Amino acid sequence: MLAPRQRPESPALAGASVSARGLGKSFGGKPILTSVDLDIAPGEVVALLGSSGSGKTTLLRMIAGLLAPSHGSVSIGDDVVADAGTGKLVPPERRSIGMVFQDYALWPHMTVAGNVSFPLEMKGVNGEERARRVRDALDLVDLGAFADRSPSTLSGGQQQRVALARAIVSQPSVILFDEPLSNLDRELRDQLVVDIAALVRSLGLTGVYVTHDHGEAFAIADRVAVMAGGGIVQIAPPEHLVARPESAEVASFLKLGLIAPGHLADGKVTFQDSADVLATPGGFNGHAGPGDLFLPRGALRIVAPEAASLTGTVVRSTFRGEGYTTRIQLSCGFDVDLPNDERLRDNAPVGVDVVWDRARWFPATATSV
Ligand SMILES: Nc1ncnc2c1ncn2[C@@H]1O[C@H](COP(=O)(O)OP(=O)(O)OP(=O)(O)O)[C@@H](O)[C@H]1O
Repeated sequence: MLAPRQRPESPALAGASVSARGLGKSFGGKPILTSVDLDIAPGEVVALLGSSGSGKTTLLRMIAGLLAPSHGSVSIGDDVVADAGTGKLVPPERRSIGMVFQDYALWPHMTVAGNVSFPLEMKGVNGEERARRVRDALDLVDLGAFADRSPSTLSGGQQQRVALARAIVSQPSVILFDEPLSNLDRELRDQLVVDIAALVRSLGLTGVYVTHDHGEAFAIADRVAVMAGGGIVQIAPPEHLVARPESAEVASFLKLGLIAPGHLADGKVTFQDSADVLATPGGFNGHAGPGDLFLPRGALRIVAPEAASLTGTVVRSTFRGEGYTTRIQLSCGFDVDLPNDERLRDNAPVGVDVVWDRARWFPATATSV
């Protein structure tokens, strides 16, 4: 457990704003990121969430100064730290950032304290001051008693906490995380992400947190930026993102419910490969044409087939400790996983009731994830 119980005695620990303007990156002429605009407020934590290859790490590395942008600029506080137009590129060590990587990147030949001390040595901080700040940083991650140990004698979670202490010891304004918990098991991740969030907030740091795990992103971030197709497709607080995804792709990436491509006309949805016609009570305000029907999981309930908007058969019911998750193959051609209280027989006919005022229709123009 981390212990954000005391702040190191320094006035410097306060977050700075981070912004990107028209930021792009190409590798070998192939655009990976195209024109990203992003504004992060001082002390705000933003998670970059997206599937593998969506450019999360590339964006983070441009904020860090480990990569030069092909287009656009990055600012930290009032300083432009990278500008493709002018060729300006401030190196990472002059950006007031701390970084935590997936693989911890600790030096095995140094003690825990030696690892945490290293950035201060590079900055020429004197011995006494350095020792005090290393102690403070290790106390903050609850590893004060491990200062003289070798990193190789620590667990993965402890090693990542050493990396976290090393990232904050220089009293940065911004802390950058690149999938820091990916090598840890689920239970430890769930705990550590909460602890990291508490520590980053208690220090007032601005944070950028790369992950492909939406649970982790939701736990740590004030806002989550969903990345796809070379940019940010939606950025919003986690609760808002779940309640109001702006495209079928975001809803699908976040696994928010049933997303069924179809065609809407006169308030009725038809589906490819199915004779089903689904009448929608509100008609989605007269929209017509191809698109995606989005039915959030919370708007769907398993009922008797006779009483239902949708019908289907049970693929399987799986016990999940607090109840069952039942996969249903709908007659309109799509599968959906829904919670229920009892094990349902494989192949049993079921109905699915829809709370229509929570249903959405996304016309087929949205960006692809
Ligand atoms: N130095 C490089 N040279 C060439 N291509 C690169 C380089 N770095 C990244 N890429 C490519 O850019 C794309 C985006 O990579 P990036 O690491 O930013 O994605 P990501 O969203 O962080 O993915 P992951 O979750 O797998 O780490 C990928 O297709 C990757 O192969």
